[in-house]
Amino acid sequence: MSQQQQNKLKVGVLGATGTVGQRFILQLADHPQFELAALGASSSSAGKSYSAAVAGRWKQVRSIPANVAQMPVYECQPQHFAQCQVVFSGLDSGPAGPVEDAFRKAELRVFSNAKNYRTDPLCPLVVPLVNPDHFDIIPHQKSQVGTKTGFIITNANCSTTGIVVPLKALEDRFGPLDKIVVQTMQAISGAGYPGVSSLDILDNVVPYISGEEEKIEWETAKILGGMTSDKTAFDLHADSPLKVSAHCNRVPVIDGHLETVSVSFKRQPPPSVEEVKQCFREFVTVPQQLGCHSAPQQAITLHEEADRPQPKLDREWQNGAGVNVGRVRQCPVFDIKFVVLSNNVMIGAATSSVMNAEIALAKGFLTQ
Ligand SMILES: NC(=O)C1=CN([C@@H]2O[C@H](COP(=O)(O)OP(=O)(O)OC[C@H]3O[C@@H](n4cnc5c(N)ncnc54)[C@H](OP(=O)(O)O)[C@@H]3O)[C@@H](O)[C@H]2O)C=CC1
Ligand SMILES: N[C@@H](CC(=O)OP(=O)(O)O)C(=O)O
Repeated sequence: MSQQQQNKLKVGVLGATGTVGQRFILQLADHPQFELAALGASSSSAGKSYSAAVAGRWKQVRSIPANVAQMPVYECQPQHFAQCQVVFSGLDSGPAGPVEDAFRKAELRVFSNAKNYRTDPLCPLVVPLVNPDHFDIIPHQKSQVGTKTGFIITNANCSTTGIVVPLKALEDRFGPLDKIVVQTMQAISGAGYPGVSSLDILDNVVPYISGEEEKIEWETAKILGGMTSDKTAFDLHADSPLKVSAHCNRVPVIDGHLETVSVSFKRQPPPSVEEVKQCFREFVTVPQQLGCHSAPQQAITLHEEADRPQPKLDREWQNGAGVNVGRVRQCPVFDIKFVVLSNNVMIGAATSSVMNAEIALAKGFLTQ
């Protein structure tokens, strides 16, 4: 075994067979800091090799990595992951709550995509391009749940993730926002596999996604808010409460959530369109500064063409690790409006978890 392999942290994936799980496999099969050591899924997949478990439902353009195809799939129980220091969870939200807690209690560090712990006052809800400073609650989480190394870090809903990146850039430069209205056009991969029936989505738009609007409206405040000075709680943007209104729609696109956003600022007069564009172009994030492997070169790619970004053309840019913003213009009702495109299965899911773990490693949270 090479020195580089010996130094890698051993990681596992829970929900390894699903839409998000497959993205984890592709990102972790050849990662410079993490070595894929164990895979878990439901009892219907457990006991099979990975390639047998995903037969007929591997939906990626790339083939199953050769070093993963014959790995065994286990039930999601900590004893099968004893050699791992970290697990990434792409679990369905049904089992995710108790399973992720069991892994935390077994002293594993859990990076979860599921919604279950996002509202937990001890768990950071971290979009890596926005609020990795929220990791600072981890020592308090461990002391409260009684673990030495085990903790849970969650990433956000995929639609929340797309909007908070430009909103963070705006708040950092121009001070607090006041009102935010967002309309989403969400890809079908957001609903997992097999997900939305073809008869429901082809030739159609479905103007409802259960629970989604409430998640965007609540998660935005936790992510853009700060922490108390003793690093034991999140302030949920309490000094300047955000008013967020979301309308969520499912559209017949495979990957990539497009969202139209209108914002107003506390500060009046508001910044000009040119100042906002400049702010987006210049936004630099923590994973970029730390040189994280999965970080995008450019956190926000600003498009000047009148008809961009578009899911089909822009979702794979930078391997889906940044967000694309376009059509920045004045809003006659609010102050500024623009369009955001984010890759829901990459920065909206697996890439966020992996980038969070890379930041946590760089900041020493995976070796304490
Ligand atoms: N898709 C997206 O864009 C995003 C998804 N998320 C969240 O990520 C998570 C995964 O989503 P997605 O990949 O789309 O979902 P899928 O339905 O595609 O995959 C679900 C995974 O969970 C496993 N699973 C289901 N039930 C159990 C169980 N009882 N015990 C153990 N494993 C189980 C499945 O295993 P098996 O194959 O064996 O059934 C599968 O690996 C969800 O919580 C979702 O809300 C978050 C952001 C974006
Ligand atoms: N609900 C999102 C995906 C998702 O799973 O969200 P969450 O992780 O918040 O449950 C979508 O349908 O596009």
